[in-house]
Amino acid sequence: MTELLTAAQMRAIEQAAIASGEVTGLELMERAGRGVVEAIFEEWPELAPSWGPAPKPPEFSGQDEEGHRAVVLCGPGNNGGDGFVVARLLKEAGWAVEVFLYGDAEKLPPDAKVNYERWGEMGEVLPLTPQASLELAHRHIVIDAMFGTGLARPLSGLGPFLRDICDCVDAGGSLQLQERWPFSPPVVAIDIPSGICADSGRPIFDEAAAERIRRGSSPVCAAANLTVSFHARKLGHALALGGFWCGKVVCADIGISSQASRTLPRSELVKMANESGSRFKRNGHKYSHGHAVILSGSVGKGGAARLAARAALRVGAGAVTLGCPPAAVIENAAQLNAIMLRAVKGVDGFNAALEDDRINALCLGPGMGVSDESRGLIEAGLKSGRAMVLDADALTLIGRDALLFGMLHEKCVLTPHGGEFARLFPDLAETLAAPATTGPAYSKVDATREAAKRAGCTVLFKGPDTVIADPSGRCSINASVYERSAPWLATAGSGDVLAGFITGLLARGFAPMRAAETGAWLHTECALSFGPGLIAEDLPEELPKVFRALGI
Ligand SMILES: NC(=O)C1=CN([C@@H]2O[C@H](COP(=O)(O)OP(=O)(O)OC[C@H]3O[C@@H](n4cnc5c(N)ncnc54)[C@H](OP(=O)(O)O)[C@@H]3O)[C@@H](O)[C@H]2O)[C@@H](O)CC1
Ligand SMILES: [K+]
Repeated sequence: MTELLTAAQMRAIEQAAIASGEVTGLELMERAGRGVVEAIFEEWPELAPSWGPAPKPPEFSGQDEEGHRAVVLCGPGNNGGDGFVVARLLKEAGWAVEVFLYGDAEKLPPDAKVNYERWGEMGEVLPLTPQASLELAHRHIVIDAMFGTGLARPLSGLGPFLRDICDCVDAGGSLQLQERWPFSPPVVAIDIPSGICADSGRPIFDEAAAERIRRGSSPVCAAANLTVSFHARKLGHALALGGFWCGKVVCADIGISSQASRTLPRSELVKMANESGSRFKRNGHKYSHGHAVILSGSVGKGGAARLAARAALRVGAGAVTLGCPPAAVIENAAQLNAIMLRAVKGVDGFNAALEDDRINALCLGPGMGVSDESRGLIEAGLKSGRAMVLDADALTLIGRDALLFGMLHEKCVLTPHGGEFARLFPDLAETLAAPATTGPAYSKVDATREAAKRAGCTVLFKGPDTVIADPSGRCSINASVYERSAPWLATAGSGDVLAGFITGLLARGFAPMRAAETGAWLHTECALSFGPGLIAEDLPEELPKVFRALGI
């Protein structure tokens, strides 16, 4: 886990470093530019100076044919300033560099202006207007330094360039594949591809741009094969389709010290998981590791609850009981061994089961159905005050029923996917779905935080960019992107397993927010460990391997 920053947090860190005298803004820009160039040479070593002369484009005229060629597209802010630094450093490394500027050089902010002038001593700056000819097919690299964390509104007048950039990115960004000229060079975005909001991962566009998308013409933002950000990743690299637009993200160290760049690596997760002896199962009997109860649906509907129960047991709950309607006992008995089984006849039966005060965690919803009886069971569960995961059908019922919603308490964890979130919080979902016309845009983080505050409990809003928030505003993201991308996790029953992991961790004594964070992290980790071909049943079975790798 890595801490992700908003644009405002990054600006505050930068300002604090400058105010403390630690560094100047100009020095930071220099380090940022250097970081980009180093990242390019690391990603494509054949472009590094030590690799010797560049391949020559036979039909290319008007440029120094010996060197590598880059085009740098600079914008009107400090992102553009970084671009001028990159242009200078590449030129110093022997490259042929062409620089275009979108906007008025006179209005550049001070540090960007200094670097514009430094570049001006080495080469010219052409205006990035519709008449500009970028000749991308004759470059080795395209640098997108148009907009970064300061994007405030939709891009305009850049459509054809954005199309060319996206076409290059689609071509794969591998120099090895580019045996013949002309080719589609890799695109490197400075900080974030231009047009993407760094706080939300969403492209900023207006109705006119939306119409262009509908007509299938120019895109509304750039994309990249490699994105080089600074100090720490931003929310927009992980949320929404940020991972799709950014390609690969590397973070250049620009030498500012701040707590906000603190990371939460695996070792800390292990420490977290082992915080108390009882969680480590060093001692005690099964009930000292918690007892989780998971309610299943009626006959033929028990699969989801069984998956959740298996996951809760594997993640370490001492005991797991599956409670089902009497008619479903035979079906479940035929499937379960280590998981205990109890016939639960309606609300009274559930209340009777809850008299056992060793039961400390519940999971309601998977395969439960949306009957009145299910509603009663949820009400009984909430009244018991137990730590509790509410998933699937339970979320549908709570979304329909203000009374149930009002009974949610701080020991609850809601685990909605997009559709369930919209049923629970229709206004928040609508705001999130509306086109983002100004930056910073409303993000999944904003929506989940607001939802957790409103519900008074932890909310885990599922997706490839899972966001988890508690009512205090604490928030984290479990993004299955980049090196943690596991698209095969989108498989039937995977959500039930996640609910089970969280329930098991609640039973083991994890606080709701931490249970949700850890459950989500382990869920992705199991998927990564298993790999493609995964089905939901595989996830709990992969846990022992994941735990062993973590040293637990
Ligand atoms: N923070 C740090 O620690 C470090 C930051 N660094 C770098 O600085 C970058 C942030 O710089 P930044 O704040 O100047 O923002 P940036 O994205 O360049 O553009 C803002 C300009 O664009 C304008 N504008 C906005 N939208 C527009 C549109 N659609 N169409 C047209 N204009 C538009 C906006 O104008 P305004 O809204 O004021 O009218 C303003 O003039 C960051 O991403 C990183 O690369 C590094 O050097 C290392 C340390
Ligand atoms: K950019």
